[in-house]
Amino acid sequence: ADTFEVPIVSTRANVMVYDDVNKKWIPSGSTPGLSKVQIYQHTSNNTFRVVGRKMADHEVVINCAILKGLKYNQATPTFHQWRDSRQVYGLNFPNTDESESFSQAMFSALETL
Ligand SMILES: CC[C@@H]1C=C[C@H]2CCN(C(=O)[C@@H]3CC[C@H]4C=C[C@]5(CCCN5C(=O)[C@H](Cc5ccccc5Cl)NC(C)=O)C(=O)N43)[C@@H]2C(=O)N1CC(=O)O
Repeated sequence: ADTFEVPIVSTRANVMVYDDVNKKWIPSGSTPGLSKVQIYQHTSNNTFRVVGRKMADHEVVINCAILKGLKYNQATPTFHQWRDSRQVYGLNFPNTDESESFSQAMFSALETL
């Protein structure tokens, strides 16, 4: 993140992507595991993105723009998902505290876009 990006939420989740060929969720990045997932707000142009880094080795496992009109689907209380032009992302949260704080920040970002 550059100096103009501020995190508006920081939670933990297992970051998944949907493998359309095999019709199954796979961990994003090289190994499964918990990541620190943040939403960064770029203060100069009011854009937002989701950035996730593995707790263990800081591998970036998600880095995607939050675009106006994004449909954030809370499929279960602890599994939330959304699509971009390339893939479908899933966040598997360890508990509802984390999932609720993330989705609150996501919805407020979407409101300001
Ligand atoms: C990590 C394991 C995971 C945990 C939790 C459950 C929750 C349900 N679930 C799913 O994968 C559900 C079941 C049906 C399947 C069919 C298709 C999928 C997969 C691809 C996206 N999708 C959409 O339904 C999207 C959603 C969407 C709506 C609106 C806006 C955005 C989006 Cl992304 N609908 C469109 C129209 O895109 C899908 O989520 N699916 C998860 C699941 O079973 N498991 C267990 C496992 O996999 O073993």
